[in-house]
Amino acid sequence: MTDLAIAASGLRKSYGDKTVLDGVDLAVPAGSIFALLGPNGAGKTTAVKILSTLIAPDPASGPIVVGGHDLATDPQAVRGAIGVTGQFSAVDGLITGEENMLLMADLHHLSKAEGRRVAAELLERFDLVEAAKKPASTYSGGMKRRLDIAMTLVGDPRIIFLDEPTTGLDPRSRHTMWQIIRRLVADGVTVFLTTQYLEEADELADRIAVLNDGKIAAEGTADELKRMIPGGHVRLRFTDPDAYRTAALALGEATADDDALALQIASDGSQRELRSILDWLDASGVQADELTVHTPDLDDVFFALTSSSAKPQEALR
Ligand SMILES: Nc1ncnc2c1ncn2[C@@H]1O[C@H](COP(=O)(O)OP(=O)(O)OP(=O)(O)O)[C@@H](O)[C@H]1O
Repeated sequence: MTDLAIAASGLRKSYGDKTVLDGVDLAVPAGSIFALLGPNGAGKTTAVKILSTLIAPDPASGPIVVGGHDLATDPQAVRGAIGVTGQFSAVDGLITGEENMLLMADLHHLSKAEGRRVAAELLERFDLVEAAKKPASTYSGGMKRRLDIAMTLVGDPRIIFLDEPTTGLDPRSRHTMWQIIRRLVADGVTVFLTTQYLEEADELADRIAVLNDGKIAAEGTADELKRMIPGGHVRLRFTDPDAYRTAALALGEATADDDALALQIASDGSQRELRSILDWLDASGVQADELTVHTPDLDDVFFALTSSSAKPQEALR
């Protein structure tokens, strides 16, 4: 059996009569990146808060084991094994980055010399040496997140919870954060990540669980999830309206988009299917100006699995 860093079954949490988590099972192998993906308000932060002992699950919840420790009977040991960063950042803006690090070292009862050594090493690793003597309130969003993770690492946790680590960051800072996360895992740390960004889960996670309406709607690798739903198609676009009409008439089963002069044909994108579409175009004597192949991506999975009927792209970017 694989060594699990986090194992929870039947995780439940309600606020009054609002059920936020309705029997969630989680199994996160040690040394992997696990992404809990879900729309706003799905309960991702609630799950992180429970797993990191910040709030208690409902009494009807099943057992939760984090870092080999039972969360109900030994929360102190769980706290010793984990680090948490995210929406409830520990960074104090009034003091410098270095002072934040030293404070963390004190909290972990490191000696003065050891604290200084660890702080200097982490500030260097997270590219914060130049900013170390400046108040953290002057840091950019990306620098604050880096400081937050650096502070978490002072305690050398084996499991790190990252609650929406890149929300609000620009693309460059987001990529830097992804590199940091990959490096953590390369060093043997387990990362439990929540995100609203499909691309982020696809990019980083070994396994992804999609949380919707308090339940896990699907779980697997990005590829497994993509295989679960249809959505692959070939799109033919025309500039000549006559060619478009001829093609639309002859290709009955295609979905027509009259405004864009485009036809969409369900397809798995295989060479065989592409060849038959090209053969058919040749035989009909029509010339498509553009042919694109769309294989299902996590967007398709997400929209197929979550209840929102429209594609709320704004909410996801
Ligand atoms: N202390 C609380 N009291 C009442 N309701 C709460 C409380 N904390 C969270 N909720 C509700 O629980 C639901 C899930 O919240 P949660 O913050 O876990 O979602 P999320 O998936 O992290 O969303 P987001 O991506 O917006 O951060 C929301 O509807 C929220 O309003």
